[in-house]
Amino acid sequence: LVLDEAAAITYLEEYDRLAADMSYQYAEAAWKYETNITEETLANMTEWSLKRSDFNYREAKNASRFDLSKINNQNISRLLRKVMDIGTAAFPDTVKLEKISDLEGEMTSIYSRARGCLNTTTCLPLEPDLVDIIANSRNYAELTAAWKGWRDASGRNIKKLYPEYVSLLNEAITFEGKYKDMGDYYRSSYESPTFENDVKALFLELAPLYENLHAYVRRRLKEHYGADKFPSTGHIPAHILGNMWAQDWTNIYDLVAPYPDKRTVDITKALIDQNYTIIRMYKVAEDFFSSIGLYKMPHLFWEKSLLVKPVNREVVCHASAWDFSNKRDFRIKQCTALTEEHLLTVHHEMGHIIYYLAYKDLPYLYREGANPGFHEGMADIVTLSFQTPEHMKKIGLLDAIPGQNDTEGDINFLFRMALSKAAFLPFGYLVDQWRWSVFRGETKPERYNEKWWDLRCDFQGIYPPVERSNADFDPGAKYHIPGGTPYISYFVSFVAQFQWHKALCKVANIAGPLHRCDIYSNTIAGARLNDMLKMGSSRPWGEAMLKITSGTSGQTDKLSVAPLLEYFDPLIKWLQENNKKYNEILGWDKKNCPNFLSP
Ligand SMILES: CC(=O)N[C@@H](CC(=O)O)C(=O)NC[C@H](CC1(C(=O)N[C@@H](Cc2ccc(O)cc2)C(=O)O)CCCC1)C(=O)O
Ligand SMILES: [Zn+2]
Repeated sequence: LVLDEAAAITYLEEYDRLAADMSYQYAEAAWKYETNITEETLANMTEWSLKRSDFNYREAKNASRFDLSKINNQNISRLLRKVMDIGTAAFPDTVKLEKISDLEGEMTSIYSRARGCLNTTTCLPLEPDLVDIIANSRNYAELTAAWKGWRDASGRNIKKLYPEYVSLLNEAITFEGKYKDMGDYYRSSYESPTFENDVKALFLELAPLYENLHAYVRRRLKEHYGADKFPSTGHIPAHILGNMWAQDWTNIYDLVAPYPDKRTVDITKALIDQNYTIIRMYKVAEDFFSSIGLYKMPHLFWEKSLLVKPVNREVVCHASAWDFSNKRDFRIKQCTALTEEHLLTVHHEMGHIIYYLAYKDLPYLYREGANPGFHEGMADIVTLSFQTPEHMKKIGLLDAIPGQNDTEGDINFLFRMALSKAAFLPFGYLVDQWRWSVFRGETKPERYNEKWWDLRCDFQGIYPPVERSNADFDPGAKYHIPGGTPYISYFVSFVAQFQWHKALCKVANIAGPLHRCDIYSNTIAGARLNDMLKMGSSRPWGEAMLKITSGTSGQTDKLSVAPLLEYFDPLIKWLQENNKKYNEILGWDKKNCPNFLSP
């Protein structure tokens, strides 16, 4: 162990170039696979995944020559630690590493090519067909067929691969002795020993908001579908909430709006009426980011992105944003459709690209979110402005906005926001509760589905419309499980984005209630946001949180639900009053899940 700081700096400069190039090669291989699913493109991606692991393995060895106790420069030691933090790549058994990559590719391929059958003759892909049925059908039986059909075609066929995937990941990640299991490694990206308890506390603080929304929506859905469809336990059937996973309830707004006679905001209709093109959706999003002084899309973005579902080949339709680590090439892959939901997703994916652009000149190792939740928070933050009636009117997608003293219109707007931002919270929280319990070995393969429905019934207060058992594998019907991508980042994002929205509206001196604030064309807000984005992961994320919130009443280096609850406060009061008026009993039997047949 020799080699002082000067040698470390030289080494890191060389590493930076090689790592960025390796990352580019892997991204290209992954892109070729996701935009053209074949045996060959899967094999090529696996090959590059192995090359990348091998590169990481070798460089971690090289970096371990430096004695960190002799390196005083915080930045150099942080970079060296990141070179050595290589996760499963530290595992020398490349045959098993290849198996992990193959299993992940195989499960993603099954998921992306699955066709859910409604009956013996009609089988449909998830996007756009089954998603559209769950979003728009109001026929209980049709909804049940789409819900069950999707799970039979996806989760059921992925089930047989998942146990080996879990045990190989755990074997690889525990090899070096730094991590207890794969969940422990996932959580380490938050650099906090109390992270797991912190998010649990945040979730419990948000429960009253969710329970009031759940009680109100349950009552309104009973009116539509009949009380006989609702068990005495208080749960809501999982398939009538407008979303295949009941994680976003916006699509049933027309069924449950507080003041239905008010003009319901129908952006999808406006997009169609105004002959919007797919490209124009991306130009509108780009215009938002450049209006606050951030960035326009580089020309390669328009040249290389895949923005519509191809007709002649299988692709991974699940939307995603890509950083090719060469400071020039950034892409979105999305099977974009002309709907409001897709317009929001366009803003989300472009939000990721803006983060990539903000930190593109940092050392390669720092080109990530301050933590994964920050990357998701940045992806979502502009939608809090974009969806306001003021903004919708500004870009001509809405002709009338609720006046200041139009409380009914205001409640309708807040309610619609809660159908996505509040309804999501228990789901955003529970996906990794399930996955962490699997990685810990608390949940064995024979109880995978039981644990899933325990959590879904307990935290979301929903239940399966058709009988489930441990022969099913419903977690496998959610992209991120076969895809192996963490999910708690979305829960963190939903908390953080409201903290940032409050801070940015404050520094931008935008008056009025938080839920009507639109930072569009406000370069002061944009500059403050950019100051945080430019940090990448160069400093612990508490400093990034402080960077955005400093000088405002929400100043903190921690996650806090206060801004989210402040944003929804008028609605929470309205829901509590309405639920009391109808003597609604909040909540559900958390320990008894209807329709689950434990063996
Ligand atoms: C190369 C790569 O993988 N890149 C990363 C980005 C990065 O890490 O750099 C990436 O593109 N990930 C894809 C993922 C896609 C979507 C998603 O999966 N969303 C969640 C949860 C959710 C729900 C509501 C909401 O408002 C926001 C999120 C779901 O649909 O359940 C689907 C459409 C929206 C976002 C994404 O963009 O986060
Ligand atoms: Zn995202």
